[in-house]
Amino acid sequence: MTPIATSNGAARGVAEGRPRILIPEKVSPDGMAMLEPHFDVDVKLGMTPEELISQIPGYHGLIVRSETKVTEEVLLAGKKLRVVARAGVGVDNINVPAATSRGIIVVNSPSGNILAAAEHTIALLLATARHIGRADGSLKQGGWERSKLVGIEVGRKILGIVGLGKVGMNVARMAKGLGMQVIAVDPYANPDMARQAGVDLASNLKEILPVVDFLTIHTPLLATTLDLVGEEEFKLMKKTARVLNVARGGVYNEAALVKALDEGWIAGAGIDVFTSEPPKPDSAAGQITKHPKVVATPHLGASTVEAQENVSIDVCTQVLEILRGGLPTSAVNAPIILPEEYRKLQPFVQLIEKMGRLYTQHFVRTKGGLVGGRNFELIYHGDLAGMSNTKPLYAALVKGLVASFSDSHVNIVNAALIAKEKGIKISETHSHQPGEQTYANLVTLRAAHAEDGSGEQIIEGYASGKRLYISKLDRFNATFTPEGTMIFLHNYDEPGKIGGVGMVLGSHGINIRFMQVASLDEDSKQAEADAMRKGNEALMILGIDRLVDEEVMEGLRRSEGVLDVVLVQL
Ligand SMILES: NC(=O)c1ccc[n+]([C@@H]2O[C@H](COP(=O)([O-])OP(=O)(O)OC[C@H]3O[C@@H](n4cnc5c(N)ncnc54)[C@H](O)[C@@H]3O)[C@@H](O)[C@H]2O)c1
Ligand SMILES: O=C(O)[C@H](O)COP(=O)(O)O
Repeated sequence: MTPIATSNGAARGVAEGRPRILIPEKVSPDGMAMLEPHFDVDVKLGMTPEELISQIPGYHGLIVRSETKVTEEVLLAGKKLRVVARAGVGVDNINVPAATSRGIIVVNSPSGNILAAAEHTIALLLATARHIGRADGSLKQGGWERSKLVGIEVGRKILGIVGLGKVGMNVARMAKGLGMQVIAVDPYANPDMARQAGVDLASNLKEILPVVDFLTIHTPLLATTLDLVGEEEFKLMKKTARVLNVARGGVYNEAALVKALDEGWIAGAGIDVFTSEPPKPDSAAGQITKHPKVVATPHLGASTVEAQENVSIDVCTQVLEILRGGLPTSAVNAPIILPEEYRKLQPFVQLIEKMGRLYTQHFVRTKGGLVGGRNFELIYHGDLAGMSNTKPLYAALVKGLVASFSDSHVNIVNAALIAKEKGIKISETHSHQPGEQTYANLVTLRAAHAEDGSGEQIIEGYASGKRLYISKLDRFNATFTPEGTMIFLHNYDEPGKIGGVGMVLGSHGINIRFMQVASLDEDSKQAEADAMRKGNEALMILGIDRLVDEEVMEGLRRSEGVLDVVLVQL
């Protein structure tokens, strides 16, 4: 990857005249006032994509919100572009990989509009409870429909929150202030922070759907959160329940939401975001905006004077810093390490990021392990133990741990802040055991409950040149390269197991790239023998050529002697 931010950023600064900044959306003037003494700032609203492509070649910086699509075509045309700044949280409207490959740094404001989004969620919660949208509309049409608009109180009602992150946690606190009971689903949340906020953590979505009076989702839009709530989930809810979306269009399946409202599976919805914005009239999103049971707003979650001041000042400060050759505070695509460290540390940065991803996807699924509120220990062996600067390795672990459930963009500048935000505690140990029998440059990742250190989970790995290997996963000794799509099948070590698994996968046309059977480590074998348990456990590790659906996973889980099956993407 082309290093973006260099320590001698000035060399990549802007050679000719005053740099020029283009702002094609409404951004608060407070931040712009910081830029105008140093740069030529042009605000050009309402441009078409073609007009943006024709204008961008003359600019060094571009500041957008969520409406401007910063496509690869725009970035290719931006011959002088050094920075694209998102005055907000979500960067789904920016082709970040294309920016990275062209050495253009992307920054955002991860926290500037969080309170605004939380308050808008509460506004929609109350509006759906008291039919505010229909009441206002009918009055404006000359009506006086008091008997048809009897609402419900929210006090003592149950609010379900999916995603207890920055926005979700603020919504929880506000709802508690309204006298609501709050239950949340977030496998990565920090249990201590939830408990302190009076929020009960549930283990999965289907557990809370039948009991909540209101449901609100505050997750990023990821492959794992797209269509999180569909017809099956809506049918589980109370007919009096209301749903809210101030996160991203698509976390509720929009066609299913229209059907749930039409069929009376739920009573109402408060929706601020849509899969296409503005919604096309004949789309499901368009039907939602017109539905009588919906209170809809045009992506206003961050549209307050205060939030826009916050995000504008935040990103303009970073633009100023970058164009002066400095490093930003909230870079979306800055490298974990700077060029000079690249050669030596890069293999271990990649290895430890993979270990973090493997932990989150494997242990959270099999052991109900949490990320927030756990103590992680990174133990460096061999030559690594002598490294003084291990900040890139710390940042790589934070990035790997959060990558599966958040769109936070971790880099060496913000890693410690994001870890604190997620309640992730990481200690680093340099192991200088004399004569230690270990792979050169071995890394051990231990995770345990923060309170009592119980429930320890271990992953070990090492790098050989540019090749990365995992050498231990939980209680099993294994040597495999952590890459691509993988299945981990925990089973009793009996004859015919391999054939059975091959049959299930083969019958679904899934090609096995490699397979390995990992055995228990010596301590665990002894424990099995002491416990006189039948048959040793084993861990079958398969690399496959593509993602598999739930039907295949269930087929594997139903195989004789299988204890658990996990699908992982690394
Ligand atoms: N409508 C608006 O104007 C507006 C304003 C601000 C933020 N947002 C959006 O709100 C969303 C949340 O923002 P944030 O800053 O709170 O993000 P965040 O990263 O702080 O929190 C997201 C939370 O979701 C959790 N999560 C991820 N996948 C999950 C899953 N499958 N099940 C349960 N929990 C899961 C994560 O663990 C994390 O705690 C983002 O999409 C952001 O773009 C919208
Ligand atoms: O991701 C965000 O910050 C919000 O969706 C706000 O988007 P906006 O800047 O277009 O209001």
